[in-house]
Amino acid sequence: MDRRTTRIPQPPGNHTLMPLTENDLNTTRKRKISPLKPIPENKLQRGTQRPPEAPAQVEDTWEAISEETGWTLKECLNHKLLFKKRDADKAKNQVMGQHLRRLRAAGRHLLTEKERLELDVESLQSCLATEEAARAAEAQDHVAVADALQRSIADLQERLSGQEQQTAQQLAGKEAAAEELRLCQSQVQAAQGNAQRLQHELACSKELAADYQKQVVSLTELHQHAQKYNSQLQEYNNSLQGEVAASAASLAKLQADKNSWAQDMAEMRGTLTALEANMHAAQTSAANAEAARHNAAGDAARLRSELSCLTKERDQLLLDLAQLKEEVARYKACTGQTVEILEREKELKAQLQSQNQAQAEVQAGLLVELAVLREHKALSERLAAQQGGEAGQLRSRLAQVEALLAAAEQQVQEGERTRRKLHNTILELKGNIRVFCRVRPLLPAGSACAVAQIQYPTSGDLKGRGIELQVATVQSQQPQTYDFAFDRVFGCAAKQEEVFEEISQLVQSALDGYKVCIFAYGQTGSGKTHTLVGMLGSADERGMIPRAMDQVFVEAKALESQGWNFEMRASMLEIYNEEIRDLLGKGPPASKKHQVSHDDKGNTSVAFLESVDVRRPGKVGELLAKAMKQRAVGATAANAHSSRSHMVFQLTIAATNAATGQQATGTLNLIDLAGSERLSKSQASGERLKETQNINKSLSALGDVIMALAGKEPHVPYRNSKLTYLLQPCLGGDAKTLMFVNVAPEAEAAQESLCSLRFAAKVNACEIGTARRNVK
Ligand SMILES: Nc1ncnc2c1ncn2[C@@H]1O[C@H](COP(=O)(O)OP(=O)(O)OP(=O)(O)O)[C@@H](O)[C@H]1O
Repeated sequence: MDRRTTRIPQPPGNHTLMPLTENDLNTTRKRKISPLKPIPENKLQRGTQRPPEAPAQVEDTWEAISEETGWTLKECLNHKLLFKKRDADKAKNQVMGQHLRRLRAAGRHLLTEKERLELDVESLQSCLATEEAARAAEAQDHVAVADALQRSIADLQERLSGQEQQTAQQLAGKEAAAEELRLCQSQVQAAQGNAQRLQHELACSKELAADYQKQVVSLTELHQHAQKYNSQLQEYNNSLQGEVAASAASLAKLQADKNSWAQDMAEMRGTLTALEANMHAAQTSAANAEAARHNAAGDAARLRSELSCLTKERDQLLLDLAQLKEEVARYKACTGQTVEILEREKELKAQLQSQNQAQAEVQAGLLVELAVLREHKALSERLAAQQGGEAGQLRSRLAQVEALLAAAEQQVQEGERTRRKLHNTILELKGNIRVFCRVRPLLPAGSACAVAQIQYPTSGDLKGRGIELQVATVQSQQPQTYDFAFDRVFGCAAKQEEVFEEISQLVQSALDGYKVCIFAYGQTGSGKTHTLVGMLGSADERGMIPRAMDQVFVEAKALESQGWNFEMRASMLEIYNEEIRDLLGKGPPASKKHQVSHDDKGNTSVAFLESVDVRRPGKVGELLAKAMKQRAVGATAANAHSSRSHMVFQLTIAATNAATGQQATGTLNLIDLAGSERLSKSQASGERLKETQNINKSLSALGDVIMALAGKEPHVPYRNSKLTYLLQPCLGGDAKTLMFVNVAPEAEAAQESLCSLRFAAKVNACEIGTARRNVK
């Protein structure tokens, strides 16, 4: 309850009692009065002696007394009655009576005041009690509210900590992703190194394997020849051995025949000898018998019979002999024939033996040869087996290497995919228009012209990203410093290679099916053409366009192994005085009307624009050289060969994967803008003036488009210039866009550099949406 609204109960009575205020009391202090001395006891006693009872009268109110005397209560109470000796008692009594009246009034007033105050105190106490109760209730409410608040705070804290955790997790995730990216990159590098090493090893192994294969083939051929020769020899040997065996068998048979015949002859000779002996014995006995006949008469018959018997026997024997003779003759004839045969056989045998011997010699030679060949064959076989084993080992190693290579390639592909994903995420997180600043060196190097004070932060977050430019002002002697930060700042010592490394990821995106737009902005002579085109003949000084083309070729070649096939066409045009000219056309650049049109899929076409197949490396160099010859250049105050037009190099990459059926169409636009320059500074006149005006008009139209995009305005004035209309799909959020802001280091160019850097800072703050990949 509000204390100020507490009603204080009024004391009873017909008048309103006002509480004594500090003001009342202070009135006393303000007045100059002498301090009241206390009234001595004896005087008071004397003074309090009641005068005779006066008739009842209306008692004075303190207000009346106060009005009458002008005293405050305190003054009244402290009032000292002063009497002179000569004052009469009556007068004294009167004065005292008056004062008593006043004191009574004051006492009553004080009593009422006291009562009122007591009442006040009571009412205040009751108020206090109610208020306390209300307070307690309020406090309880507050406690409840506080509890609720505590709970919601706890809840919020919990959510906060949850969000903090989430943020921490996201940060950790981001860091992990960055770490993973780094890891992936190092893995990719390692895997690429590995893959290269393995490819080298594979190539060596393949060569070795091919050599071994050749050796194996030649040895196998040799082996086959040897086997064939061997089998032929064996066949010949077999036939010879067969012949030898047949000859030996026939010889053995002849020998056996001869032996049996010799045996038969010996037996016959024995029988003949026995028969001859018998015959001789018979003849002897016949002679003996004849003698006996002569000698013995009696025995003549017996002897005769014996004789006839013997004659018979002799006849028989003679018959037998004749037969035997016949047989011997026959045998003789036969034996003679056999001998002849035998002789012949012997001769034959001798021949055969000599032949056999010769054959045996040949055979021995052949056997030696065979043994040698066998040894050779065994050696070859061992070698072949060894080589076969080695070839097997090589084959398995080859298979391992191929598997490793495949795994490495897969890893590389996966790493590549992760890298692309992370890269795209990073680009998307960064916003789509990124800005790189490049400061060119002094020209010619080391020349004596004054150098603008350009500093680059060497530590902290802005290292590699910050640039500080000091510009002299007319008003003060102290130059003014302007700080800028971009996605990357390249000092005057930066090489083309270093610059290209930073944009190579973007070039890769064109192969992945994105529209990529890289343009160079800056004052005349600040190094735009040098950055994008460079010196075509020099390997080190080649600009972003030839380097981008090299990368596209290399990557496309690498992707061919994954089934991708690329079609690449390039066109080059310039916008000169708001007119499009074909820099690769057959006729003069301004011979045709080139109308720009966009279809609803964001594809741009320029009528009658020559587009050239650039799948042959080196073709782009020729095209660039041709285009640079055709391009409109002229001498300006800042550059003897100033480009007076915007040059657009466009590469369209149509990728198809026969294996997966995927299709992607990417575009890489590299734009060398004409130099920005203030008219007052360019000192241009005539045709140069018109060029400068057109250049400035289109550059300011580009600025307007970027500002409208940055401000997310409903209308973006693309149609205000040919340049912005041509680049509409690239600027309008579909593409990944990068701007180089080129800066000249000379002190006299500081003001122009400041303008360029300011423009670039606005562009850097511009988010144009998420790039879209054109993939089917
Ligand atoms: N980084 C660099 N290193 C060495 N020389 C450079 C560098 N940048 C520019 N130059 C030289 O500076 C001169 C002017 O450069 P360039 O023609 O590229 O400027 P520009 O911005 O294209 O000029 P304009 O807009 O007038 O065409 C050239 O001679 C070029 O070789």
